[in-house]
Amino acid sequence: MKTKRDFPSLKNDLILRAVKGEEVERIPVWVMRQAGRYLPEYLEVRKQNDFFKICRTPELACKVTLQPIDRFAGLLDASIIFCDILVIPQAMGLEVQMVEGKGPHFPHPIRVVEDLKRLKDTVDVDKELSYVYEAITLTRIKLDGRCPLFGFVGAPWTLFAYMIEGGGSKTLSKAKTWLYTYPKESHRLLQKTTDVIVDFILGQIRAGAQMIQVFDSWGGELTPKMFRTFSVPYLTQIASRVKAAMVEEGLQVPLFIFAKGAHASLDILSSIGYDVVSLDCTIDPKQARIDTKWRVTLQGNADPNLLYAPADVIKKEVREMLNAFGANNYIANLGHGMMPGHSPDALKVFLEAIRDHSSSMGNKRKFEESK
Ligand SMILES: Cc1c2[nH]c(c1CCC(=O)O)Cc1[nH]c(c(CCC(=O)O)c1C)Cc1[nH]c(c(CCC(=O)O)c1C)Cc1[nH]c(c(C)c1CCC(=O)O)C2
Repeated sequence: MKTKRDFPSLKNDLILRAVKGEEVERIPVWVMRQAGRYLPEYLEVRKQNDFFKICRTPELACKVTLQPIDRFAGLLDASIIFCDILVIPQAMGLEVQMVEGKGPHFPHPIRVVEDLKRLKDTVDVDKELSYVYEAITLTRIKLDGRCPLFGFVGAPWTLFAYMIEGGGSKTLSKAKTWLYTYPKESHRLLQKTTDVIVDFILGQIRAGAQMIQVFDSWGGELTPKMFRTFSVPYLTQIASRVKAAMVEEGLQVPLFIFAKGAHASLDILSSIGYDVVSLDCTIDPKQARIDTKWRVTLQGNADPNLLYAPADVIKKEVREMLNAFGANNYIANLGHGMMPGHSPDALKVFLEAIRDHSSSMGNKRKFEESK
């Protein structure tokens, strides 16, 4: 195990304070996929490099991670390490390519039970994914305390679905067929993936990640019962194992869960050990507060398509979103990632609107009491 390092001290800890429910002078904000194809400076790097080459080269991953932090100086309250959720299936032995205009593609996905044998028996996570740790450590140094750094992972169910579908899918029929037909083998694969995820999260934390987000991007594709059977137990296990290890090592890093579309399970998601529940844009903020009972900090949830609207509409929607969530226990974000067609200027309008409106909101405790 690596020893704890001395990194530059944090000059902006708004998001960490919001997670703890402390009062903040303004609402913190970051956006998913804040480094990506909507940024001309990212496309420039991407022209010369394959997607996974950027992930695997710490200097390039660090450079791209810092692009939005430099461009939107003072407006973003968190950075997120440039990587992908699919580095875990790669570490487990599956090939993954990023196909231009199509997204991720597994040339040899898991199709039949026999295919499970193609996965490695044991995965040396710290060796296979050391490039992510190096990128995190380098980025912590280069950030120079401007804002905290997220590490992240894909959730077991979402990674399971990718490994079986072999890429994106509208129906997830293949992955769901597995759950119905081979529940025992499905649980075995979910457990194996969970073990890798736990090691990978801890490795990222030891390397310098100050927050961790777990992406269950396909959580909402399951029936609530199947989500409780095939996702929640593993998400719970991840939080409890990571937290137990952190206690042992004297580390304290908040855990965020983003289970896109899993509205029916917000109550559960707010009671399985995560500090923050991240919301997509199809849930009403006040309903989310009711469902999660102020047990967690909420993050989200503007429609990414709002960034295609005129500036005055963006500002109005931001004001309404912030008022609905309230100033406390809240981190502003989009309900999903930045899209390639977005303009960086529209994101700037969104970020400035959050800064301006939240600075004028005052530190009212919880929105019900502020009325
Ligand atoms: C499902 C998922 C993936 N990857 C990720 C998720 C969970 C979040 C979500 O639900 O969107 C997570 C992810 N992927 C990427 C990040 C980087 C950090 C960030 O800035 O947020 C993060 C956090 C970079 C990326 N990951 C990807 C890109 C674009 C690839 C490119 O440069 O060609 C980036 C910047 C590719 C990717 N990677 C994945 C898909 C489906 C795609 C294609 C997306 C598309 O075409 O819009 C898998």
